[in-house]
Amino acid sequence: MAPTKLTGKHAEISAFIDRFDVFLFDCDGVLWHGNTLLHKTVETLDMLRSKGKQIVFVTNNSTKSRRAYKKKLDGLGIPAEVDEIFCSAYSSAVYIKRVVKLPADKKVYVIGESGIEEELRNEGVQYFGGTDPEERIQMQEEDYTNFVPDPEVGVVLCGLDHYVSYRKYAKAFQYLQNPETLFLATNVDSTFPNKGKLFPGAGSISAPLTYMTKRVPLSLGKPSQAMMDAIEGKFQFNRKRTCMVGDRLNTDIKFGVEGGLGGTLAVLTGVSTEEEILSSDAIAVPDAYLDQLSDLLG
Ligand SMILES: O=C(O)[C@H](O)[C@H](O)COP(=O)(O)O
Repeated sequence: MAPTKLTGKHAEISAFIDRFDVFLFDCDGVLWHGNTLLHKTVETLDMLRSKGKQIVFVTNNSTKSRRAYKKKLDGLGIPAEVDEIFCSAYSSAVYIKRVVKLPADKKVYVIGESGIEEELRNEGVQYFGGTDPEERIQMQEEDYTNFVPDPEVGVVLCGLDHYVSYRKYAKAFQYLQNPETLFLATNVDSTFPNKGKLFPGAGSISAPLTYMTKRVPLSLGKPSQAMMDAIEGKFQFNRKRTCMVGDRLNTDIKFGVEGGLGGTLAVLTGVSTEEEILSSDAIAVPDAYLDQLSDLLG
């Protein structure tokens, strides 16, 4: 069925909101662009909370831990508890610790930033790479000569990394030659919306590894249902009374549709366009869409 555009009529918006008790909110492209809040984000979230709705922040952005997200949300005037935040760095760390059960003598090689490192530390998982400045230095002759694959590497985990380097790729490539080394990605978004433009996303960081190793990472961010199950495990919500709000069809909306949620709501302030949402071959179709989140204020 074609999605309905909610245009701000009070009765229509109220009826939509009343269908749900829980709203899962994507962040980049829905609530903010970088560090800039989108129009009336705080007022819209306050309105939902005043109606007794539960809000959970579900982001694929792995550069921050849940604690760092809380700080960001607080700084932007959005009160939130750490437990109300699900980021792909957290879901990856939990997966490695509790699903893979990575043995204590094995470690994770990280292509990514401090969010991943902090969540791995919280789960007691050993790691290296990540934000280590040595990882950004150009490869020298001796690095090629002396490279010895580390048998303790059990996982290569790749997320958004603004400092990705040839050295990191070279090391990950060598570790992934071992078929027993797991290849995981926090998420595989091809692009990242910021300031009304698109930039390379985490999936564009892991793509060269797929090209060079012919291996495809298991992604632990949206639309992976491992993330949905983890959120449900924590909040015990009724999926039919839950709505996923997001800007991207192939992550957020697909996540909600495949998770069997009662509803999905797309906004046009991020990656997917109205044309893509209405296209007959849309990868996932939301129930409704809005020009911007604050249209929920009616
Ligand atoms: O490439 C990425 O990591 C993502 O584009 C980005 O961080 C998405 O974050 P979200 O829209 O899920 O908040």
